[in-house]
Amino acid sequence: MSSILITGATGNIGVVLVEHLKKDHQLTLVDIDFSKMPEHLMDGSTIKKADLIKPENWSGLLEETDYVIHLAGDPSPDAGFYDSLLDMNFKLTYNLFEEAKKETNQVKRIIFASSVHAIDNYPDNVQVKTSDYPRPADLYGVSKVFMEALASYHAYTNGQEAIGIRIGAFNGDISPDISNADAFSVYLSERDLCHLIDCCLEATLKEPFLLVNGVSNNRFPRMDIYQAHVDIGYTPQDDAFEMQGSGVYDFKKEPEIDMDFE
Ligand SMILES: NC(=O)C1=CN([C@@H]2O[C@H](COP(=O)(O)OP(=O)(O)OC[C@H]3O[C@@H](n4cnc5c(N)ncnc54)[C@H](O)[C@@H]3O)[C@@H](O)[C@H]2O)C=CC1
Ligand SMILES: O=C(O)[C@H]1OC(=O)[C@H](O)[C@@H](O)[C@@H]1O
Repeated sequence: MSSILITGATGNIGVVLVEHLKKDHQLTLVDIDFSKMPEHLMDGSTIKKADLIKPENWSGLLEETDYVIHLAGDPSPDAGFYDSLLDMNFKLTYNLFEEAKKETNQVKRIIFASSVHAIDNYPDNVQVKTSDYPRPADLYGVSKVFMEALASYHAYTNGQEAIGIRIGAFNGDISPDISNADAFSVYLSERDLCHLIDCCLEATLKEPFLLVNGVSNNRFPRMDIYQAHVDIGYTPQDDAFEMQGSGVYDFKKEPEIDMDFE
């Protein structure tokens, strides 16, 4: 049983991970707002209501934490810089890594939510690998690239292990949004998300910082998932297309597929 602290624990992704992890781990749930958090998801966990933008609220927070799953922030692709991102995505994440620096013998690994928005300025028919240069299409994506750079800096400077997950689109239910083709390519199902987090918690890393792509085994995966399979054993089960009854398709058998699906 590990001690896991989840920031943004009451959000869309947070509640799913709390449900998944609570039986096997000691959880500390941190969020600025617990008003909508179901009671049964809080039972047995340590609850900390805190505004994580304020550096003082981090003091001692990681003292007994083995793993951090960092989700708190602004998830809106159209978020503005001064009115939101600077505080919620830049400063808040900076605070996390500064506090972890005080606890490097304690915090084994930080797993944080990056996003497909870090690379969304690649043409739609290109499948992007984590080794490709970042190419954000909005300032939200820029904030995710900042998080990745910050994690890499702390990994190679202070020895703080971290994994960034470029999450596609997590909708929290089994029906991907079929209103546009993009949604099929970036879809991440609930069970694949939970499996991916398990992989991130259990993997032995060759390097102190790793970036992985977080999409399901979709017919046209916008981001490569083979590398995550090699690096941490990620083996997603779901395909947004199949889930819509579009037929069985295993992209791994036809890697040269024409991805011009717009
Ligand atoms: N949902 C998705 O499809 C995707 C999400 N992500 C990233 O995953 C993470 C979680 O996303 P969601 O769960 O969808 O977002 P969400 O908005 O549902 O959850 C974020 C949580 O952070 C909390 N929070 C905000 N400001 C805070 C503060 N100052 N102090 C403490 N807590 C604060 C909010 O109360 C909320 O519960 C975000 O970093 C987002 O950028 C990345 C790609 C796709
Ligand atoms: O691109 C997408 O669909 C998703 O990407 C994200 O990073 C956002 O946090 C989420 O709100 C979007 O739905």
